[in-house]
Amino acid sequence: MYYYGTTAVNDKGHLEIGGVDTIELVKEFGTPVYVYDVALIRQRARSFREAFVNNEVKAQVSFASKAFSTVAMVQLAEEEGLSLDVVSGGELFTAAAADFPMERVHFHGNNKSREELEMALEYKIGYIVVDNFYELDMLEEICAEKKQQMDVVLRITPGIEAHTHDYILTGQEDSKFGFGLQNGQTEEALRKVLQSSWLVAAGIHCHIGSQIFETTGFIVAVQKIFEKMNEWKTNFSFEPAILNLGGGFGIRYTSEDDPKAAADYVVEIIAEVKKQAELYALSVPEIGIEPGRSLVGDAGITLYKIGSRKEVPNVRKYLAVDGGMTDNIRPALYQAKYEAVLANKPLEKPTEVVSIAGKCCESGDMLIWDLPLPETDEQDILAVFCTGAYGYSMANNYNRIPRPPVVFVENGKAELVVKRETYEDLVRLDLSLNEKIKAKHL
Ligand SMILES: Cc1ncc(COP(=O)(O)O)c(C=O)c1O
Ligand SMILES: N[C@@H](CCCC[NH3+])C(=O)O
Repeated sequence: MYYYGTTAVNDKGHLEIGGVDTIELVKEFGTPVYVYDVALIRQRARSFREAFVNNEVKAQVSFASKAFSTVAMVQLAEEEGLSLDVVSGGELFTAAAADFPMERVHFHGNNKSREELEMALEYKIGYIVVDNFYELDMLEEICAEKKQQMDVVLRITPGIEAHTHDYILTGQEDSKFGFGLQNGQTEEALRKVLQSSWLVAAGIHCHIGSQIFETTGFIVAVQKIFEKMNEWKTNFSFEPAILNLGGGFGIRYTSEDDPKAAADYVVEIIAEVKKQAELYALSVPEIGIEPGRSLVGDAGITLYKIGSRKEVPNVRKYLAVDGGMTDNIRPALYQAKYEAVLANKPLEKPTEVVSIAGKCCESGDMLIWDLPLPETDEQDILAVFCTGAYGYSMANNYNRIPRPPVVFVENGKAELVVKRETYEDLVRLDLSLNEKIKAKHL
């Protein structure tokens, strides 16, 4: 078993996290339940921020809230001095609901609506990461209507496609996001912003992918951007004050993954930015990064109750849990792999290999293939590690399954931060509700 953050085995032989016995958590909050190791999130946030402080560069470390957007997490990000990346009106509203300082909010998205842009202006957020010409024109129009200026960062695609465990230089920019850096779109967008009375050209943004282990992709992106920055200085007398390099730093899901320490990626990126700035005699911009997964991914575990068992003789043993693709769609969507143990006996020797199935009416609803486990019975609780990023945030109600609650644990204390969804919550928006049910349950 790999010990993430504060996970440990206590004197009862149970898995504990944040100093709290996971079996006690199950008694109190039921299953499935997402549990977050707050100390580990804080540690990650601090190490990212320290990397910039130690290297004496101005920076903003933004939590990419898409990885886990809840009021409690946004408040934790604020406590740790992070900025916030949002990609929808819903995430922006969550930031507002958490009282997050709006000047540290950055708004992303490839199809922001007029209403969402108006909301961003109303909240006076830090900057909008403009993704395309449609948005640029609409934002210009709205700012003119409201007679309000807005800082704009242009999202560019540098011509690098990064993949899990790998990166490839494509040279072409086939992505739904951003302005092409190589095909003249970025210059055209930049010209528009520089001519605008309402939009203020604050910087450049690029995000090369997610769950990346190599720094090479980031380094090449920095080099390509600086090459262009040099041209922009000559052609437009423009030097971006902000260079946001997005997120994407990989984490360990299973023993197959071997990431660097989160902050080590940053140290290499900073070094390259400084090197390029010197090479072209440009100023070192404020560097932005937007870690999502690497801030919260390995801080989360999901606890499930073991249920039915099915054996296909000489083929496979299926063990079903009381959740699945509704609370963790990543295995079904990306063939993502996870490790897990029995929370009530994590150190017991495995005696069989089982495949963990979810409870949805879908053959693809599998959480883990071929997991070595000890003999299980009904009382057993399965703890799946590393579910902190894109688990809760991608949870859904397929088969009308309510979403699990979220519990934060720290220093021996557990706090329920998101309630379990109920059946009533699920039908509340249905307008043709049976009056009897309404009277009885809602
Ligand atoms: C623009 C942008 N920033 C940040 C992130 C966060 O990525 P990750 O969770 O891989 O750090 C993403 C998602 O990949 C993104 O699209
Ligand atoms: N949701 C994805 C990552 C998407 C990143 C967002 N740009 C995941 O679970 O890995």
